[in-house]
Amino acid sequence: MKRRHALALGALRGAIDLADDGLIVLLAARARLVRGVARIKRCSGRAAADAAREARVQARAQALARRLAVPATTARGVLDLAIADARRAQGMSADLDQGARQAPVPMMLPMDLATAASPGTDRLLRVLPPPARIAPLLRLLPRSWSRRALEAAMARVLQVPLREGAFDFMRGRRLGVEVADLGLAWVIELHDGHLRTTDVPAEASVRGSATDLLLLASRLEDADTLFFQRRLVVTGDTELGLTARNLLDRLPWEGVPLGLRIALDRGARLARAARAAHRMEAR
Ligand SMILES: O=C(O)C(=O)C[C@]1(C(=O)O)C=C[C@@H](O)C=C1
Repeated sequence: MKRRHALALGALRGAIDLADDGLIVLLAARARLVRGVARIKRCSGRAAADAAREARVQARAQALARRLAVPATTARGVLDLAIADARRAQGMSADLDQGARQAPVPMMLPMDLATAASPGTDRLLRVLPPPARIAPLLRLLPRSWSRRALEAAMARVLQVPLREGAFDFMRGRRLGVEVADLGLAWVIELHDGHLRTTDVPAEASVRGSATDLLLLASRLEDADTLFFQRRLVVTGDTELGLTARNLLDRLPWEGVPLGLRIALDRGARLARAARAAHRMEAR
């Protein structure tokens, strides 16, 4: 085999290993969530089996599989195995057709998880993989996806300040943004009134963790506090870095569309609660 082919094969197989790790991590997370559901059902005197819920789980998986061109039988087979595990863990037969029909258990929404604070909730939050564990999976995605997602997010969130010229100081300058724990970094420049990513090296960079950047974007933490506690760090050209930092503090939050503000707020609260749960576990 040519050296070039051997290298490509090794790299692709390494990436497949990571995808397989992702599958197993997600199965472990699912099993832990099922243990939480089982406890709630036990405490509230509900039957363990829920055929209607199983049918909904399979229907959702089929819809997603269709969108992602995963064969329907593969998606069904994987979910059959996961549900069989969940049933066994709750003392039911793994045979999927033996569950008694009953009313479904109300689902816990992420926002409930983020605001509730019981020890049970903590356990549920800990099953959310920490950013450092998601980072290897993110690295598998084409870089153009994250660039496009960031450009679209900036255009939407910063629509008003961009229109009002708050970013004019960026004209001809390049600012880096690094999400340290996700291993993501972009360089941004102002182009025709829009913020765009570029491959040219940054003159100054703002670095923080995914959770802290989300807390900043959602206004649950202010830039001053984050910089003071060194949870956000500016490197490179001091003047550009400080201007960016001051701008972060003054951004007109009211200009962000309400729906997006709510989504950011919920996401940030969930990320903060999950981080706190992980830290408790690490102690
Ligand atoms: O949602 C529940 O109640 C579960 O116990 C989880 C689960 C599943 O694996 O999705 C497993 C068994 C039930 O019959 C329904 C669904």
